[in-house]
This record gives sequence, structure tokens and C-alpha cells, in this order.
Amino acid sequence: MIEVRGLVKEINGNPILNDLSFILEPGSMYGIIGPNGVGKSTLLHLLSGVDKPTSGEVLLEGRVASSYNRKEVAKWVAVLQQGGLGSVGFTVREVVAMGRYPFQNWMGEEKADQSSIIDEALQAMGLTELQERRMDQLSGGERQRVALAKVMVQEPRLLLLDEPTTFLDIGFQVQLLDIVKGWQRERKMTVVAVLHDLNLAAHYCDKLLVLHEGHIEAFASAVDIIEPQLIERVFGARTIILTHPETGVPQLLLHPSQPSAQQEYGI
Ligand SMILES: Nc1ncnc2c1ncn2[C@@H]1O[C@H](COP(=O)(O)OP(=O)(O)OP(=O)(O)O)[C@@H](O)[C@H]1O
Repeated sequence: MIEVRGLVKEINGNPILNDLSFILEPGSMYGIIGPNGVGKSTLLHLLSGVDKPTSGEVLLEGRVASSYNRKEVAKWVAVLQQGGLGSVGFTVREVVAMGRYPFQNWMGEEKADQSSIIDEALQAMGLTELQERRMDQLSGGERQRVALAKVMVQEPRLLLLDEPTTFLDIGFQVQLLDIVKGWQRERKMTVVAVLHDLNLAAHYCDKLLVLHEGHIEAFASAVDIIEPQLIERVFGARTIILTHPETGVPQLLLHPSQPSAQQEYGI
């Protein structure tokens, strides 16, 4: 269980997050949503323990997150960063294998051969053919899939995703989130994802945490959150909400003020 108590974060004296408290249950998938600059990535960094709060605390299984050393925390928390990976000189396979670092001794060795875990992750992300290709020879979307394969071999109990679908076309957006959702269910993994696409967030997340002006505006299921007044208050955007005909999940249509080309030209 992850417990956040009275979390406050200031950056250069500016308040970003103000007195947040919530609990994340193991084995569920959570979405963090909110407008640009509200503090979503900041909150993710605090959950991972890489950043310390100004006051308040994040407890990972009862222990303060920032008190874990890097290798300890990497044994159970994996982070998929915005923008993917550096590692330009390495091959795809080498980068994915780096995900096993928390389980290796000081010589970079592990007790059992891990090649099958790596093969499985490469295959799941459609990277088998590309495994000997160098990272600087990949497209943005391919790099993002490598980043996901790397966290997959880490076999985390808590997976933190910062805008994981940014570089992906719609096919791979759904594929990536389907894979993450499958792991979450099979491995009882906890997932926390910063997502800008509210329709994807509504579909995949058990609960959404909405950040607005430094506080939690709402923390509930998509049915309670994806509604026009809340979306307009938080994002300043007018929307029309429909129910997905197959899944029953609320889905949102944007409501621009300008007429569409079709309305204007009758095309
Ligand atoms: N190193 C820093 N120095 C100064 N201000 C920072 C720093 N990092 C973040 N901020 C500020 O903190 C606020 C929250 O940033 P954060 O990246 O957490 O927002 P976000 O909700 O993830 O935004 P986005 O949706 O645009 O990715 C922003 O106003 C940002 O400008």
C-alpha cells in the first residue's frame, strides 16, 4: 500500500502541491490527470522517492519513500519517464537488460539466467526484430516501447508512468496500455499513470486523481469524474460526454468555439 500524508511541495519557494493525502491500494491502476504545470510529474517523482517533499510524507509499505536507497527502491518501483531513454550507444537488447540492474550483484551478474525474461519483454513490445539495433537508430515510438520493455523486465510491484503514450500512434497507445493493464491484473501490480488523454484514462484506470491549483479536486472512478462541469472547471474546456457503446465508460468529445470545416463549407 502507498500512503500519502499531508504532502506539500514547493519549488524555489513556489507552492506546487498543497497538503495532499490519499491512499493507493495494491493491484489497482490509477490515473493522475490535470492541466499543464499543475504538478503531476512532481507528484510522480515524490511517489518514486527520487524527490523529497517540503513537508508531509509518502509511505511505501509503511516506510518513507525517500529512505530507500536507489537499488532497494528499484527492486519494486519502476518509472517510465516522459521522453523515454538516453542510452544512445547501446543496442535495444542491452538497454532492456539494464532493467535487471536491481537484481544483479556488483559484478553485474544474477543467480539465474535472465535471457528468457528479456526475450519475453522484447516480444511483448514487438522489438524482437530490432533487438540488435542501436537506440539512436530508432523512432520516438520505438524508443518508448524499449523503455516499457525495460521496466517490464524489472518486474516491479509499483509502476509509475509519466505520459507513456506521448510518442505513440493510436494503435501503439492502446497496445501499450493493454499490456500495462494485463500486467496489472496478472501480477497484481499497482500502476500510477499521468495521462493527458482523458478517454484512455477513463478506460484503463480504476480511479482518477484530479489535480487542480495544488490540491486534489477529485479522487474517484471515471464515471464520477468525466463530467462537463468538473472538466470545464479544471481544464477550462467545454466538452460533451458520451457513454462508450461497448464498455459503458464515459468518453469525452471536445466542443471547440469555432465551427468545423464541415460546418463552414458543408463538406
Ligand atoms: N526544476 C524546476 N524549477 C522550477 N520550477 C519547476 C521545476 N520543475 C517543475 N517546476 C514547475 O513546477 C510546476 C509543476 O511541474 P510539473 O512538471 O510537475 O507539472 P505537470 O503537471 O507534470 O505538467 P505537464 O502536464 O505540462 O507535463 C510547473 O509550474 C513547473 O514550471
